[in-house]
Amino acid sequence: MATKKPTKLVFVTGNSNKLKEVQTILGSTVNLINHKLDLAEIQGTTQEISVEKCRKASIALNGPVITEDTCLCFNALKGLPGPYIKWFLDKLEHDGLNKLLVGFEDKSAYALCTFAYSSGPDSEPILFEGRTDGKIVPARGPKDFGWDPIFQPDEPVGNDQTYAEMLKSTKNSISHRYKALKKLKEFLTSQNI
Ligand SMILES: O=c1[nH]c(=O)c2ncn([C@@H]3O[C@H](COP(=O)(O)OP(=O)(O)OP(=O)(O)O)[C@@H](O)[C@H]3O)c2[nH]1
Ligand SMILES: [Mg+2]
Repeated sequence: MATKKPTKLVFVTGNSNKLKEVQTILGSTVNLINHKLDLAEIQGTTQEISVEKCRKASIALNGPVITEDTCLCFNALKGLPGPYIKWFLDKLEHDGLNKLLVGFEDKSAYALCTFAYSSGPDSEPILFEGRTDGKIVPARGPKDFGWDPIFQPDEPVGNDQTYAEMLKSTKNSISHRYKALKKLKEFLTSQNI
């Protein structure tokens, strides 16, 4: 019996840490090809930003693509910084992000990952979301990926480590990105892509 060839997927992202995690989570079932493009992102809801990002990527490459958009949402701030976390992190750094919550008892937050798949420039992108709840804490652990040191997820049960302190394999088994990719994978399988 012939075995199915790995699905070829073009992932358009300028973020090498994202790429590494996606490669690890998807493993050998997918032949992931990175196209490094830092796409201009619109303002709006996560869904609007994700659809536009994917549409732009698909037009730029004139073919099927996936893109990903990540939010870090503070509940006390009604979901902000949300999709604007990149710019908040850049200017405020870990300490400043903690300070945003000084006046609030509620330090809860969630990481939200949205993958978008488009089969071509004329197709409407389809979204796949994954969410992991947790809280914002003073930075702990290696500082090699974004806000990982200040986000302590509620999973696995009883967890007391930040994303940065966890084994990569643990993060990749409970993360916002893992959950979104699980849905994307199910979709690709169901469509025979
Ligand atoms: O600690 C982290 N753990 C994560 O799991 C994670 N995923 C994303 N990020 C950061 O959050 C912002 C999202 O912005 P973003 O989705 O627009 O990404 P980006 O612009 O870097 O890449 P892309 O848009 O080209 O794909 C950027 O600052 C990313 O570095 C993370 N930080
Ligand atoms: Mg971006």
